[in-house]
Amino acid sequence: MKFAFCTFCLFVFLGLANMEEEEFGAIGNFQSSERTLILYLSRTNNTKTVAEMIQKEVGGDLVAVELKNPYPENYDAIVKQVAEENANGFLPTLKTKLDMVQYDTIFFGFPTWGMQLPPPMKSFLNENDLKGKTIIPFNTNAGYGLGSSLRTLKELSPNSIILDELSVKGGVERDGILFVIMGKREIEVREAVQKWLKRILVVKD
Ligand SMILES: Cc1cc2nc3c(=O)[nH]c(=O)nc-3n(C[C@H](O)[C@H](O)[C@H](O)COP(=O)(O)O)c2cc1C
Repeated sequence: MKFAFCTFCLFVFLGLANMEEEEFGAIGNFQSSERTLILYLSRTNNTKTVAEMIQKEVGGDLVAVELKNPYPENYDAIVKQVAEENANGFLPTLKTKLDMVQYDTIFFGFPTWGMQLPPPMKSFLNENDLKGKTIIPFNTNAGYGLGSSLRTLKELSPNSIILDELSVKGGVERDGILFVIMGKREIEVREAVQKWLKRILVVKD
């Protein structure tokens, strides 16, 4: 009798464990992957914070995009420089060099700059062949959205699989509001990140 009861318990336990694995299977696969890169550009740490939240959920390597010649600290000066670069199609040289052969999933994080994909992220796509890889965009902005950045990402990565993006409101540097993803906002953004990851990684099309 004692034996029969324990065997029953074991079956119940195994059944529950299996259900849990099925529910979170896809995220589980990502967690164990060493082939995931979380790449981000961030000036005032909002996009960086979202990148760190993603890494906490899925693992992978966290890498900041850095320039050989950094942008000016002054807001008006960077806005002017970025506007000129966008107008001329200038691609700044990156200090960040990666061997992309080791990755097959790239979380691709950037702030909206001048309603476009920031020039350093265009440089990255220009320098690296992401053919056959999965790109997962994420973004922070001052409340005006992504502008043309996703269209540009698609144009510059024609042979990649691009999943649905996450875009959240970050700082408004123009008004002196820099880092905001803390306290209550940090909780809100973390929930948005978790919900988005479940949607894009668990649900198969
Ligand atoms: C040069 C520059 C241009 C920007 N242009 C826009 C814009 O066009 N639309 C927008 O919503 N936010 C714009 N922003 C605000 C940033 O997207 C926003 O503050 C973002 O959260 C910053 O991310 P970070 O903290 O990771 O640098 C701009 C910021 C900078 C520095």
